[in-house]
Amino acid sequence: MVHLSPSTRSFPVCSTFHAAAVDTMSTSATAAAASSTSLSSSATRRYCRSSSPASRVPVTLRRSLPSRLVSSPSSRSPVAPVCATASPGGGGGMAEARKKLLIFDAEEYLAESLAKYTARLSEESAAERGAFTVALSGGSLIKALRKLAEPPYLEAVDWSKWHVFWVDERVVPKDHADSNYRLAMDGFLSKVPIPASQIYAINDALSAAGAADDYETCLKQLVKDGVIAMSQITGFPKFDLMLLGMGPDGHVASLFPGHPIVNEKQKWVSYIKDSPKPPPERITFTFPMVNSSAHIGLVVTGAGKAGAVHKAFSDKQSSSDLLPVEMVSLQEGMLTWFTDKPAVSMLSSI
Ligand SMILES: O=C(O)[C@H](O)[C@@H](O)[C@H](O)[C@H](O)COP(=O)(O)O
Repeated sequence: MVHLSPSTRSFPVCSTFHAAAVDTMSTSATAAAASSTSLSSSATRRYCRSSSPASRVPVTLRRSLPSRLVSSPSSRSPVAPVCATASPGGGGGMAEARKKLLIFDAEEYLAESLAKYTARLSEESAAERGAFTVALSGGSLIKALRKLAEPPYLEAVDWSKWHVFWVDERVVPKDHADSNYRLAMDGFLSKVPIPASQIYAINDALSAAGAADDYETCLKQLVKDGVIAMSQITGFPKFDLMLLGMGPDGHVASLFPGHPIVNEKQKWVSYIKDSPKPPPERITFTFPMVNSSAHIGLVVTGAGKAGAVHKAFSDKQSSSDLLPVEMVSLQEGMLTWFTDKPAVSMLSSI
């Protein structure tokens, strides 16, 4: 455990300056009996655009995740947990208690831990609700997910329970080089047997405004169908997992610093036409959506992100200049930062 300097907010930090990756799971592993929620893929298909991946691996029979994939304090496999979330040292409130910072020596270990984290959340959600709803961003995150498409996760995960969404998407054709759908499909989704009807791409024939409305309508139907849960606390959909990246300017999803969209309070999905990061037209989940998620995995690597990471972990004197990443504040979930040493290099006590 590494403690941050007094100038830095108290925050649980798990440091992994050795050859083992960290198990990120310190939240409840309780898996209730499988819910009786009825998930109708055919009903879903009526309302949402889903797409077939370019290729599929054969559907594998699901087995329980091997016990070595499920963290326990006594486990000491090469990917065993080396730390658990600590209570914040003080002053941070509940939102602070719902955050963890993991630091990896190498991207390889980060990818292994991210796969384990995602597989475990998938298993828990499938057991509790009969579905696993996961929303992806674009960027380097997708490459970091690659190990999910490899043994043992490829065989062990119950891919039939997965429902895949995009936290944000560029408004371009799905086969465009800038498409987050294409990025995820090429790098991850085409390699795992998720039913095509459970991969929810945006309607790329619409304008940005139309695509955002259409995606929100899609999500509303999936809430009605019982696929997506609702947060009783916020009144917004509660995804089982959102996987985010962060830009050097502190943006997350397509929620950029200083853009009015960061203050959206009503809509589930909104759009921008002036993104500072190309391409300019995007749709994005709004902050009420992001902050209603049950879990967020935030993958942040590289020295270019160090400034924003430093700000995110510094004492906040005012709420007027918050970076978007600082506005990620889960109401009832757990935010886990997956970082490397260059990304945290400006944190003085790391
Ligand atoms: O489509 C997008 O542009 C993303 O959703 C965006 O929010 C991305 O995740 C960050 O910019 C981090 O990207 P990198 O990890 O590639 O730096």
